[in-house]
Amino acid sequence: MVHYALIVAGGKGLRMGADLPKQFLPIGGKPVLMRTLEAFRAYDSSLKLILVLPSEQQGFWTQLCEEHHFHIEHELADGGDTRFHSVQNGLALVTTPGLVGVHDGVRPFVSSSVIRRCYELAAIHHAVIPVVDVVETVREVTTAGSRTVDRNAYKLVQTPQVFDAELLKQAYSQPYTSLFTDDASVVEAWGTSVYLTEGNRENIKITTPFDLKIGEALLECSI
Ligand SMILES: Nc1ccn([C@@H]2O[C@H](COP(=O)(O)OP(=O)(O)OP(=O)(O)O)[C@@H](O)[C@H]2O)c(=O)n1
Ligand SMILES: C[C@](O)(CO)[C@H](O)COP(=O)(O)O
Repeated sequence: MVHYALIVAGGKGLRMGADLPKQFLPIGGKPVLMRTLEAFRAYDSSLKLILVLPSEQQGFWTQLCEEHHFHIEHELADGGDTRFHSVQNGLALVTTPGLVGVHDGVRPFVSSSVIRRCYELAAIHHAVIPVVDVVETVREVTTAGSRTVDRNAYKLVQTPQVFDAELLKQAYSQPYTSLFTDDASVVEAWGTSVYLTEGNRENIKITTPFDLKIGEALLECSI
């Protein structure tokens, strides 16, 4: 069975507010996106890697790969207006039955064991996502003010989100709605429930300048 990893990096990175798109920003001297692709290659050398990047950034990416002597084989697809549309574009390159893991290009600290578990469980459950516990108190903002809610009723969602390829392609044939914030929400709207497994806490989404600092610190800890 073919295993694909669809790495989406078609976003604008508005919350990072940097001149360079955040997937190209360095952590420990190496662009975030290279670290993410390396994490998947380290998990499985036979994985088919598809990278979704805005078409206007693809030339710069090729240049960066040359500068960094980065030779991990991957196919390129064009980014779309939303994450949903970027995933749709990447799925067009999924041509055989198998499993597809969709991963944010800006989550470079996903562990090999989480990737492995998601693919292994997806072979059984068809739709698997990694989650972590909420470790702080959570309040709901209401019209009257706010109130504490039961944190144990919630999980924080990560990627890779791994699915049977045919199921994911069918789910992504639905019309887009703004409620589709990840792949699980798309698959659920198609009528299939998702299986939760434990993620890794370091698997942060590099979203703001603060996350880059955390990323640098995580690298220092792992050296
Ligand atoms: N049109 C889009 C929007 C997002 N993504 C990807 O989806 C992942 C999660 O998105 P997020 O980190 O929130 O990225 P941005 O949309 O780029 O961030 P912002 O909302 O700050 O602009 C990222 O790897 C991002 O590149 C994508 O491939 N195509
Ligand atoms: C897919 C995701 O990373 C799961 O946590 C997340 O939903 C993407 O975040 P965004 O800010 O909505 O793009």
